[in-house]
Amino acid sequence: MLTLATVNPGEPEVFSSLQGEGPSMGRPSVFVRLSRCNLACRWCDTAYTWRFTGDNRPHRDEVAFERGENQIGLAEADVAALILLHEEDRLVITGGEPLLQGAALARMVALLKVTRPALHIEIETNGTVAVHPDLDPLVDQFNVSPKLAHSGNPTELALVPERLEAWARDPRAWFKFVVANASDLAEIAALQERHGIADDHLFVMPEGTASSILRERSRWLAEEALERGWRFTDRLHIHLYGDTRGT
Ligand SMILES: Nc1nc2[nH]cc(C(=O)O)c2c(=O)[nH]1
Ligand code: SF4
Ligand SMILES: [Mg+2]
Repeated sequence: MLTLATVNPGEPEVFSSLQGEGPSMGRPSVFVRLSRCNLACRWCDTAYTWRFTGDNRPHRDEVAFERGENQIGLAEADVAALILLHEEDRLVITGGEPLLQGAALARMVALLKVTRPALHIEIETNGTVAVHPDLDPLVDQFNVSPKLAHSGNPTELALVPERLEAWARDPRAWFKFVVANASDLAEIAALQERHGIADDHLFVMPEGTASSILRERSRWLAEEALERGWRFTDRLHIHLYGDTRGT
């Protein structure tokens, strides 16, 4: 069983779109969004995957979501079948934090590979959860997005040193840091130094769910990236579709 997010009540969030962020930005992909997260970022743009009624952890929108309307449990074979209705040769598994469901994900991806052995598997993760051993060999790419102090999470939950070191050594992993303020940059530089993250595998991305905010932050963030030898990624899907589910 996998717990997915929904686009509308009862409708699992499986969709085709251009990958909007990171090293694969612009690539046509099929996406599946899993529900649940082990963190609680103040600016999370998918709070409907975790901030259910009764969860009072701080969020800038202060919204709470009905679990029954925003989650759906499906058998691995049913999720695989939904994904196979889409023709893209790349799958992006996102959330929430998808690695919380590693064992079930491994079974689902194994089913996909029977029909489409060449399907490229990309996972978006907050970088705190070890990859289930059955899932690990099936994954081509990890987009790892460690959460900085401005996310509001306790550091000991958000930054797990042995996990960060493992990602830094894994050539399949690309770091993608969400940046809201110039003060975030020193924190990123310290993490890069401590864990040995290669410049080529380090992306900075503006925080924002509106085109205007992304543009404003991109102006200074792109300059900083250039100066520091880091990579920059925009959030293409926000410019194209706004902050909407299933895009
Ligand atoms: N088009 C598109 N690209 C994305 N890349 C990462 C996403 C995410 O929500 O994790 C995402 C998303 O939601 N949509
Ligand atoms: S780790 Fe990602 S899904 Fe989880 S709360 Fe933070 S931004 Fe949202
Ligand atoms: Mg997103």
